[in-house]
Amino acid sequence: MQTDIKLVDYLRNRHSTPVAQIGEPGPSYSELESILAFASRVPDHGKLAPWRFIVYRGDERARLGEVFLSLQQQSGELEEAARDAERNRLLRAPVVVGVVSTAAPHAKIPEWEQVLSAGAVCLNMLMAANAHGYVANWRTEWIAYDDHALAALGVKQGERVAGFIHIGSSDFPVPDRPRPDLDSIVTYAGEGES
Ligand SMILES: Cc1cc2nc3c(=O)[nH]c(=O)nc-3n(C[C@H](O)[C@H](O)[C@H](O)COP(=O)(O)O)c2cc1C
Repeated sequence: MQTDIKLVDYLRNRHSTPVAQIGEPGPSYSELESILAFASRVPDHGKLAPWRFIVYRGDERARLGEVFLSLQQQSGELEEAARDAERNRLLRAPVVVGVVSTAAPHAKIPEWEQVLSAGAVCLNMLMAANAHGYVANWRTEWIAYDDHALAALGVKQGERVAGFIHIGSSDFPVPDRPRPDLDSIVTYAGEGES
């Protein structure tokens, strides 16, 4: 992905790449460390850093796919395509980063604001991946909501998955999707020049 884009042009056109279009190569270890560092520079009321990252890479992605498959087959044998979908769930990108919200009750900082900060991390990670020349996609899927899958993924009780950020490479020309019309989402309160 091109990285010498003016910020204003990048933001005007920013978009994700469908997971099906993401392939090798993924970021190197040092690039990934940089992406994670950039991603963690988000607004965070109280400086609690109420999120953490779990990086899924290499064979661990295939091992987890077998876990997802066995969990899904507990309620009946799946068709071959569905079996493949479970096995490949984390294999669709070279690297998948779980953004885990560790939001918890706090004397001063509302839990809701801690959760919002985790969402900011996810978007920032998409952009940080782009800044390093990689494409990315933010997914959750059933594994973000199943207690057994979460345990296998290393998510502790009381934590929640804000997203699984899939990072890799692609030349696919992503067609833009409909974007909300500003008139339908903006209310101006009061008069003013801006
Ligand atoms: C919290 C969250 C979870 C998502 N989970 C999924 C998912 O499980 N499956 C899916 O097809 N898209 C999911 N999406 C949508 C994809 O990220 C989609 O690519 C994205 O909305 C594209 O928008 P963009 O091009 O503006 O980045 C999710 C989005 C968010 C914000």
